[in-house]
Amino acid sequence: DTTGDFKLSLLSFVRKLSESNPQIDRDLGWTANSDPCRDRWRGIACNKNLNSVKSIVIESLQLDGSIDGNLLSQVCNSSSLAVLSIKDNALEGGVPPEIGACSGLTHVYLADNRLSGSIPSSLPNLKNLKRLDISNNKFSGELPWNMSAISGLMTFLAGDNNLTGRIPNFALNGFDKFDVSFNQFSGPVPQDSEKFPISSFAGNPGLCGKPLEECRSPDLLLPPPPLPPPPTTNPKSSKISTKEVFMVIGYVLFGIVVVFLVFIFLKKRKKNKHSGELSEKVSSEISRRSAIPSHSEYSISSSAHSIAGVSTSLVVLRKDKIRELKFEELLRAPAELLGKGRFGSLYKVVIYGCAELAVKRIKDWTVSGEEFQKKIMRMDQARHPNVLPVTAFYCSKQEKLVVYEFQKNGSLFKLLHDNKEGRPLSWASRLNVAAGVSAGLAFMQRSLAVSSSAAGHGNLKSSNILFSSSMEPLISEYGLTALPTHRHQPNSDKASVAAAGEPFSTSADSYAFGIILLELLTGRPSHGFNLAQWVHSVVREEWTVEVFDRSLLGDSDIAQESMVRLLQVALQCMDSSPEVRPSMAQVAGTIAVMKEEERSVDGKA
Ligand SMILES: Nc1ncnc2c1ncn2[C@@H]1O[C@H](COP(=O)(O)OP(=O)(O)OP(=O)(O)O)[C@@H](O)[C@H]1O
Repeated sequence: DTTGDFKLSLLSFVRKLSESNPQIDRDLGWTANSDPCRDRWRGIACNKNLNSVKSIVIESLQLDGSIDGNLLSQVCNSSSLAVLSIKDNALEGGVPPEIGACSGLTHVYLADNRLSGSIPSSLPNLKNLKRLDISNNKFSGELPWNMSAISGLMTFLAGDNNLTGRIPNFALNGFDKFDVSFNQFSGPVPQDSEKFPISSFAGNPGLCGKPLEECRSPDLLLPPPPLPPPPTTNPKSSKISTKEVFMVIGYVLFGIVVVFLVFIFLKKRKKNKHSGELSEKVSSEISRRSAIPSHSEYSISSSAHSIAGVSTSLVVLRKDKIRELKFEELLRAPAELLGKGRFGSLYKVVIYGCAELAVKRIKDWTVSGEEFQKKIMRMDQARHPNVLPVTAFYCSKQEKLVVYEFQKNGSLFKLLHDNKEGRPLSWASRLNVAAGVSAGLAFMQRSLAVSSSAAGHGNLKSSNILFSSSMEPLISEYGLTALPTHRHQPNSDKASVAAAGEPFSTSADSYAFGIILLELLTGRPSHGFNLAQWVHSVVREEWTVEVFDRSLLGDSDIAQESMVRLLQVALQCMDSSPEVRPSMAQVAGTIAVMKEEERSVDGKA
């Protein structure tokens, strides 16, 4: 039924999903006087007879409302809804228990939202469910234990949440996709888990069993060990019966056979180890200890990559920082989620109880493993004191991780815009940041231009400028997003994206650097506030001094002169024609001279 009440329920359902845009229904072309099926409402698919809605797919629309349980059950009751996809929005709140009434659902995609609370216990009522993706949300609590009773389930993706407790005993041999990584699950993984890569379970320090390490704690072993006969005070039972004697003999003989078989197996394996190829070594190594050997043993480009689709190495580029670190150790170390950006999630990971790392888990990168490795290696060859080097990286078909050293002093964004206790940055420090960042960018662009057409940073912004222990600026994540295959634009500020031009070009870096200069000069964030437009309008009115951060205005006349000069540089960097923008080499030269002049004036003073 696509008429009357159903239509109203559908319209109200989508309006509830979109809190800040009450006109979402109209934007989608959903109107009360048209028909969802015959008039082909955007995101709606119907059955052949065009009298019942089969699927609702409203993805990536920045919907920021919530899922209304009543409306959802009304929609389900008068349709044959099989597919519900509302992924990649900004939805909040929980999954309502009423979802259990939508018994026709086969595909449910809720990933990449801000949904929270626990998964309702009614979810296992969806007996027809085949694919469920709830990853990258804020779900917490335990999964309903009887989720494993959904017999046709083939995909369960729940990575990047805060789910706890044991993983239900899913029959994984029937699954083609399974991921519970980066939650707080504990206890043994379900049977047949080894068919999935370690990365499907990573980031859950309490999980054990293949493909992770064996479960050590006796209460985690499955099945439980047989109980000894209960102690009894009956004197008769202290006598051993003939039946019991036979049982003991049976156990002993069984034990001898097992030991003999293990001996034969080990001998055979030893022989293979000497004569086998690298691939055999790796696969036996994987199955033997489920551990991930280091780069020196097996590199990504070796056959290790093709075995069971798992790359077996964490490539450590800076051995002075984390010698001999294994991928498995990294996965098992305590991790704290620092942020979820457009290009992936960032975790702070503590290894060996002391070394702090920042691990970027790259989202949705379609680049091949080889290309990824080449790119990182190329970056690594161009080292500059103002560019944070990659400490290590890991790459498999399913997972791409880039590891940096964690910088305790935080980012430029934090220092400028979220600096609650500290003093505001002085003009000299701001000029030092401008000089360091421009020098680092100029160097990287020059070094990479030889081998790549995309030599720019690709995602330059104040949260990607970090401070070293000596408060020197460090450009982070250089080139991580700068690949021609990447689908997204690098900057989240749409106005800037449009203005900056070709995303991974060096002229886009010039534009982004201009924004950073404006942040340094005005003390205002660019996010959610069109900084460039505001500065332009103030400068046009010749109130130039008005744009500067008030905390800088007490500085000397010389400092104020150099602020005005830096403002001019910023505006040139942001010229609407990319070809007119100065190169980073020119900008770095100008700022270095300014810094030198200030230093000599300070020296004289
Ligand atoms: N190596 C590091 N050490 C310390 N803090 C870091 C490090 N790398 C990033 N951060 C900080 O962690 C937070 C989250 O980083 P993340 O990269 O997820 O955010 P983002 O820059 O907004 O996203 P994206 O780079 O994907 O656009 C940011 O505040 C960033 O400044």
